[in-house]
Amino acid sequence: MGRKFFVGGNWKCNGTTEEVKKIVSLLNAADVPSPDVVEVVVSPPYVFLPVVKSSLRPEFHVAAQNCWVKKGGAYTGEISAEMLVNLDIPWVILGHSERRAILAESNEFVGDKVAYALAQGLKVIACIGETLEQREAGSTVDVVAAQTKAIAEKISDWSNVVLAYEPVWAIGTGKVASPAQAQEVSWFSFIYSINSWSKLTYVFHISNQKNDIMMIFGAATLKWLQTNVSPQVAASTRIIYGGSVNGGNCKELAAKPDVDGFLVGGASLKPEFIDIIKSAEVKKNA
Ligand SMILES: O=C(CO)COP(=O)(O)O
Repeated sequence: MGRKFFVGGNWKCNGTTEEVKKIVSLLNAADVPSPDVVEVVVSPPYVFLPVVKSSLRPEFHVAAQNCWVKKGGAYTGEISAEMLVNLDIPWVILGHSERRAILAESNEFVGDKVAYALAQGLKVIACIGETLEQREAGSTVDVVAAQTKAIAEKISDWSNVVLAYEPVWAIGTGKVASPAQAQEVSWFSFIYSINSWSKLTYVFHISNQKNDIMMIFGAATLKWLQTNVSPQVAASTRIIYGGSVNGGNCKELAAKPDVDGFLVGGASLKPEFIDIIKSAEVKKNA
């Protein structure tokens, strides 16, 4: 089964009604590849979900940025998966590294959320990724493996999951990490030593300098899903990348054979998001 290119726009905690309308108009007017080529999902803050859903072109979908871990009730400030289903919101982002790092969401909690949301019929963009501190402490390997395992242990059906690898240090920073940095060694040892993943895993080092994208592209076929779920699931689960993706670097990133798409933050609020959606063409023509 093919892995359709996926472009998600995570608007995070940004926007006014006027700004949201502007972005929607921009998206609606854009000349982009057909839904056969690219799946586009934008994720406004909760309060804007209904207006975006009702005004966005029908082939683009919406995602919530989070939802509660179980059935709603006395959980002040939370939004339940059932509410999203009730509003016909098809997707939810769970386990974003900002929530893990800033709001202390544990691996287990995220795993439970993913399982609960899927059980209610939502599709999930499940995020994994290490903080700069974790990376600098040399624990990237353990952190990302544990995050993935915590999800894998709670679900058996991956057909409605997109896995987003988003290192916190690459988010919104354009932070340069040179190939000479020791962390790469961690990544390669991770890639070749952990056998609990199902498919290609990669890491990007992105510079904010023009034409200076450094990509470390390590890959291994990891066995966990194959052994514990099925080879079909292993082959069909999309792994997308997030962290400083923009109009300038998207084509080069999209051209990599195992990049199944992007989760875009800052640039998803700007006209360059259209260019990022269009980068799916690179895959089609590959
Ligand atoms: O966190 C992200 C998407 O979820 C990435 O953010 P930036 O694209 O702003 O780096």
